[in-house]
Amino acid sequence: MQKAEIGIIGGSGLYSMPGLTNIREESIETPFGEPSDAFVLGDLEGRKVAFLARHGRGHRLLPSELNFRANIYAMKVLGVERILSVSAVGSLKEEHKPTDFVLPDQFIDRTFGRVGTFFGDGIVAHVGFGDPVCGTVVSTFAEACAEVGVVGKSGGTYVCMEGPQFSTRAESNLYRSWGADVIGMTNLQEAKLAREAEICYATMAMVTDYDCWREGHDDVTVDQIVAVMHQNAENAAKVVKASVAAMPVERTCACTTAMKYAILTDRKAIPEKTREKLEILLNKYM
Ligand SMILES: CSC[C@H]1O[C@H](OP(=O)(O)O)[C@H](O)[C@@H]1O
Ligand SMILES: Nc1ncnc2[nH]cnc12
Repeated sequence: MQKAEIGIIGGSGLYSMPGLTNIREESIETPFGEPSDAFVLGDLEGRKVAFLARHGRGHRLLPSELNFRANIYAMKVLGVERILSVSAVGSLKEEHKPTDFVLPDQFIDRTFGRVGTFFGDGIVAHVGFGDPVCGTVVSTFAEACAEVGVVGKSGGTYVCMEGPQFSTRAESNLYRSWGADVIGMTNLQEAKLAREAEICYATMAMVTDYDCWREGHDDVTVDQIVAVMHQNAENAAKVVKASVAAMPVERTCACTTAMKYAILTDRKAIPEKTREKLEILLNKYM
């Protein structure tokens, strides 16, 4: 039974979802280990949603410690078809000001050694990732920003860095020279895994700082990020709520069949254990 159709992953500063009714909690074990926290299930704007605090409630997990596979797998177990990710990001361009929302449509990977696939252990798959986020979710986010009356910019490149330290000035300037828009530490692996799980995914990136590249301006600090998040938390929750309300029920995007031609391995050669582990993701292609 589908327990939730829309998943919300709350990042730094968003550890619960205001406005949820009929709330209950569910802890989910996965073949990939434990998710960041228990899922908070409930109704929002008449839709069934599942909320997960990415770093755990109390912000206990470093970006490098996040079990992205368990988080996305558990969303699939709940029946989630679309994930709305909410994240704090640094701005790499003058025009993206603290409190603006950016809706990235591209990523650059600056992480090291993170696991960003469900595959391996006897099964090989290569999924398309040229358009790493779902266009329907991005446009729903953009319309929700307009409805709420906040700046919400569609498109842009999110640099996903390893952290936990913030960037050096040389790195920050390098990413600027690449034309990137925002920087964070968490969203790329989520987007990859959601694609492999055929779950639509997009990020509402809340600009909290100018990282460390801007001359005559203080370098980013955590208290600066937290202060902007507090200032913006109400708007973030409003945009998420309006997005949930407006999200189309049916899915017609390419995310729904992303894995159709992705699996290379001869089905007969897939080890039984691996097949069992991935059944929920792949049963329609087995
Ligand atoms: C709070 S400072 C850096 C921290 O904030 C962002 O987290 P999230 O994406 O979960 O909002 C960034 O990626 C870092 O993990
Ligand atoms: N400047 C920054 N760098 C990396 N992650 C961030 N999250 C918020 N601001 C950030």
